[in-house]
Amino acid sequence: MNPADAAQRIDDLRASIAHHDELYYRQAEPEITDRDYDALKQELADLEAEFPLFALADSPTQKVGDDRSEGFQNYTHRERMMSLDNTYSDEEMREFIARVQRDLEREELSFVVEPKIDGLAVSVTYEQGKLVRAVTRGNGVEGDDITANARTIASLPNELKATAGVPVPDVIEIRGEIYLTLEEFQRINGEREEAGLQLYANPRNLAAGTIKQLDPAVVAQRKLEIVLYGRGYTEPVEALPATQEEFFAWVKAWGLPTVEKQWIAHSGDEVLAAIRELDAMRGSFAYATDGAVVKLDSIPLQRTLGATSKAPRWAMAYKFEAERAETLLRDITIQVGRTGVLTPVAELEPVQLAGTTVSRATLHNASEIARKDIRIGDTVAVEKAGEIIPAVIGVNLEKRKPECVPYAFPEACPACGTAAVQLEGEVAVRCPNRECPVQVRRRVIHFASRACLDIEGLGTAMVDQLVDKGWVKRLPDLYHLNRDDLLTLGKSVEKSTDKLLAAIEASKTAELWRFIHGLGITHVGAAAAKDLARVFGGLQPLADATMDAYIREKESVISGIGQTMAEAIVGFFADAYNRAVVDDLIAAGVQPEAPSAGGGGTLFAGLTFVLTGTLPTLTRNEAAEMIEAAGGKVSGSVSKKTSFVVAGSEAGSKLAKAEKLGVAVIDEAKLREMLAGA
Ligand SMILES: NC(=O)c1ccc[n+]([C@@H]2O[C@H](COP(=O)([O-])OP(=O)(O)OC[C@H]3O[C@@H](n4cnc5c(N)ncnc54)[C@H](O)[C@@H]3O)[C@@H](O)[C@H]2O)c1
Ligand SMILES: [Zn+2]
Repeated sequence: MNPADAAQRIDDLRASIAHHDELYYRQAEPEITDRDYDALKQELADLEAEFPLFALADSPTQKVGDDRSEGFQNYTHRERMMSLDNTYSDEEMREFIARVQRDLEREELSFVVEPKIDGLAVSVTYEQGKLVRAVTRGNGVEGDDITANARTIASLPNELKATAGVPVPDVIEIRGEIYLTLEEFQRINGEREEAGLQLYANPRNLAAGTIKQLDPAVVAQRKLEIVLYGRGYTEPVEALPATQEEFFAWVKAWGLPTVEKQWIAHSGDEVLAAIRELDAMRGSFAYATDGAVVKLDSIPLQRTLGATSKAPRWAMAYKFEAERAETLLRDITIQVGRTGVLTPVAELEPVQLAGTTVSRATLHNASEIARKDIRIGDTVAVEKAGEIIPAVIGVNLEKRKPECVPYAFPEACPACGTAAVQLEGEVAVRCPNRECPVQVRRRVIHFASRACLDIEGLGTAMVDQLVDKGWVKRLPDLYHLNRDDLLTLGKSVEKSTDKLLAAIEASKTAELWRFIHGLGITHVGAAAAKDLARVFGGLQPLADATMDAYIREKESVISGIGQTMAEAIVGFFADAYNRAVVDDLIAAGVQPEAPSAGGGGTLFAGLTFVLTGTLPTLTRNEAAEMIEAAGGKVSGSVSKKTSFVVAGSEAGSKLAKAEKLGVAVIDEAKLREMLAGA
């Protein structure tokens, strides 16, 4: 390549990498696979090496990708957070081992091999053993302060445990990854699919999108997890062990969640053998892994080697290829969801991928198909990373047959023939017919499921029959089933029919949260349903509540319910059809059992509290629950009627307002004292 072409290509590569960085780090919605992204970076690094004249200090090859986003305070790490150099090849891994041996002029060195967690990098600071701050990697120098959100992570302890032989340093930055389990990922994506929202491609992107939510209440509804494995600034520095292996034991002793296993290796061969072993077992880990990290074990020797502007010289990531295969796209079928969303599914010529046979893959929505120009009869590339749902990532155009025509998304619902609609601002296309049999079936199955009303005998097969016969068109119909009708159903015997009717009857007095969950309101899972039951105490008050009951001056009034969810709830009941369903359920004799008011406490009866800032040990949710359990109210905004403002660190305008209005301001310790009845 001549220098002029190289300069042009380097420019193009830098622009394209910047574009993908923005999508990946800030929006958590990458357009290309990691493999393709890494290839762009490799090409740029190679060109910069060949044409050093065009190498720049601020080239993406020299910097840590920046994840900082709007709405968060920046916080400067006491010690920089680095990225890792990476490779996909055995040969380069051997070269790395050899280079470290050469640079240190020693052959007998120990390396540790660890899982590379595919989450979101975070630094958690403990001072005097107490959790004080959580910050994203940002640009490596400063990141977003996500302390309030990190406090919703149940597995992240507020305090480090001190044990014999493992001192707790005065100050330590501990590095790790925030992630979502596959199960939680599927649950949330399922809800998004029902709501017609864009799906997240993998748990990493969803975890990244979640931690950057400005509303900790929304974060708390998704069960984020954390795993910690590295160290940053430590004081006093003597309070650290001499090896990475020992540090791993310390992290465990402090009571922090860490990686399942570490391997010790002494040569390139041993390192590669450990990587193979890790690859074979990583499917059983709770988090997704995208490779292995190989680190020099000795911490003093790590210091000797130091770091480049971007990554330590003593570590190297080995990335696993996501498994990919080509196969024929035989057909595109359309699935109808509970809320009528029409989801296209790829029907594939079965193909072996990551140890399983894949014959179906999600195509997400009509615009995804159009963007990738996927046509029936095409040869498509299917990718499956770990346990993740297989996805069609592109078309092999060289194999496109001339008779393949662009895919036309159906204009009518395949289940009932109603013309499909696309609501403004939504990617999804829906069947608007409330009595569409597939939607009804799904709604009733959800309502009767274990997680909702738990009606025994109302499984999929029974629901199918009830819907097919036309006996159940809406949820209230369940409470008007006719015994004689039921007895006409082929296999049904008297005994099971009576049992089913009794189970349906008994469900009328189930706990309130089960009904709320069973209605299938977008975003409202079991946890949120419990919050709503506690606050509203009945179906009618819940249906009547306005936005004001949830949000005042942009702040959530109810712990656990944020702006998005509140809008979904109010929107649901504003719909005449849904409203009639609720009215008819009540008319049919549904009388849910309300939770005892305010958790039974009276200590705080008549008192209103406002929470602001970060409390030292409690999350805002926990504090709100304790206040409500004692009979108090928690409000989102300060007024003259506020009894107390509970302020933590970095309390902002609410504290100022409290001081202006002369409202009493207390801290967490005082709140606990009051709760203890002192
Ligand atoms: N698809 C896209 O558009 C796109 C865009 C940007 C970045 N990316 C992906 O992100 C990668 C670059 O991101 P990166 O700089 O975060 O690097 P990286 O993810 O390749 O590796 C560095 C990170 O690994 C993490 N890590 C996980 N387990 C670890 C362990 N046991 N020990 C030490 N660190 C561990 C750390 O957070 C560290 O910051 C690229 O390789 C690419 O795959 C993709
Ligand atoms: Zn339909």
